Amino acid sequence: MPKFAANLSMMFNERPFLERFAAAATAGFSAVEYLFPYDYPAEVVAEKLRDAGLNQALFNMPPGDWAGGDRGLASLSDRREEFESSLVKAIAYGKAIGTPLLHMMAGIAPADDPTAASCYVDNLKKAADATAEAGIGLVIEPINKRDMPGYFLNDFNRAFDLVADLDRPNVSLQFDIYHRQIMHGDVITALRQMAPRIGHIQIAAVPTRHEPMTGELNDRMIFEEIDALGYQGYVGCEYRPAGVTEDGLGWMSSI
Ligand SMILES: O=C(O)[C@@H](O)C(=O)CO
Ligand SMILES: [Mg+2]
Repeated sequence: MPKFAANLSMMFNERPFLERFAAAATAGFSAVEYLFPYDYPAEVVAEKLRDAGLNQALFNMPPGDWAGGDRGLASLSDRREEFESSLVKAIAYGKAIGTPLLHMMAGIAPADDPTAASCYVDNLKKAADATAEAGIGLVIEPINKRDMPGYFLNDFNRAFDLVADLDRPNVSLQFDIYHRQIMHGDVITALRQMAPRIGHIQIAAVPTRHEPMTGELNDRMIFEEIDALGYQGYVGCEYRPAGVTEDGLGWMSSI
């Protein structure tokens, strides 16, 4: 069975963010991930993680103005300076909290715009260099158009090629099974094909984005495949619980 990380942006939302660490540990998780820690001082987040005895799996670089509609900055050619500051901030938080991985979000830009594409590649290289120097891994994640309309990185093959072309030891693909199924299907074949470049995996039921084992995919078979591929990282439970988080955790003991 893979190692699971609770996603604290979606799970344990019955309590404030900083209280979710202890709740995840009490529920039996050994690791957590979340979108953004930046509303809190890094030392406070690090302390919550440490006090709960948890490992950090991943978090995202600052996305720009999320409430205003930003979904990352990497492909936005008129915001290169802001991207660079966001990289500095992410690495400072990454070192303080001790994350092994940072997710660089692409932003809202036409996927076929050459200016956005060259800006994205420039920023990917910058982020690859800076995170490598800090001893942190960098991941990129294709996201489906239904959940995130207009997102630049909306194709798994494109994301895989970007990672393969860059070919840096610290840069890999974030393979979110929920997005893969909505965008392309063929989950197991893609896991096998992309395995050497996968740095992080996430899971949720399709189409509800609720608990695994409740959707249209055979999640047990997928977990067996992840083990068979020798994947050593965490599988992030990036799902919205259908009810109270703890009440929905039975899927984990059922596999
Ligand atoms: O799948 C997702 O939505 C997340 O992994 C993410 O990082 C951006 O929302
Ligand atoms: Mg995801």
